[in-house]
Amino acid sequence: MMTYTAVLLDLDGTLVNSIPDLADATNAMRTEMGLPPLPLDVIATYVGKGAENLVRRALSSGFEAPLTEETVAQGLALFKQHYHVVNGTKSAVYEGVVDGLTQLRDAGVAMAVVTNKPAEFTHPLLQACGLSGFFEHVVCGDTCTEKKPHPMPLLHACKLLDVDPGQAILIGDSANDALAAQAAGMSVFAVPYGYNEGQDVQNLKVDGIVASIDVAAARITGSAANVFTE
Ligand SMILES: O=C(O)COP(=O)(O)O
Ligand SMILES: [Mg+2]
Repeated sequence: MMTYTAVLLDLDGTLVNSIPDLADATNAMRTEMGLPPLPLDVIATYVGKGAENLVRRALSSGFEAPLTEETVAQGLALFKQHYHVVNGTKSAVYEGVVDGLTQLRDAGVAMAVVTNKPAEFTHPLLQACGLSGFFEHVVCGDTCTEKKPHPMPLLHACKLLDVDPGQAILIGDSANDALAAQAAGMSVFAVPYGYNEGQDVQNLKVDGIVASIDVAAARITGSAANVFTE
C-alpha cells in the first residue's frame, strides 16, 4: 500500500460549493455592464482557472465585439467588488469534508490547500466555512507566477510542507488538478461532484475517483477495507 505524508486539497468544487456566491458576483458585474444574467449552471462551467478567467468567459457571453483588455479590467474590478461582499454567504462545505479532514489530521498527515482562487478571496472563504484550522499552508491562484494546470503551485506547497511530491496526493475536481498533479509527479484523486469546466470527470487521468473527502481520507490512511494500492 502506498502511504502519503501530505495531502493537498483543491478548494472550489472539492471542499466548498462556492458557485452560488461566484454566480451572484458574476451576474452583479454583468448587470452593471448592461448584460443579462447567466444561469448558475453556465457560470459553473467557467470556474476552474481563476477569477480573471471567469470574468473573461462571463463577458464573452453576450458581448458582440471582441473583448478589450479595458473591458476585462472593468469587469474584473466590478466582479471583485461584488465577490468581496457575498463571498462565503451562500457557499457550503460539501458533505464528508470535515470528517475527512479530521481523519487525515488525526492520522498525522500534513495538509495544504492549493487553489486557483485569488488569495484575497481564499482566506476569507476558508475562515467563513470554518476550515482554516486544518491547513498548515494555503497556496492561492496568485501565490506563484503560474496557476494549475501548471505544476508550480503544487511543487510550492510540497516545499512549504517539506515533503517530496512523490509522497503527496492532491484531491481535486477538474482537469486543472489532474494535469498539475501529473506534471508535479504526484498522485491525484478526483471528486465527481465539483466543476470540471463542463467535462465528465470519468475522462480525467487520475488514480481514483472518490465519492467524498471522507472516502478519500479512509483510502489514504488505509482505514477502509478498500485501500488505495499501487
Ligand atoms: O478559482 C477558480 O477558478 C477555481 O478554484 P479551485 O482551484 O479551488 O478549483
Ligand atoms: Mg476546483
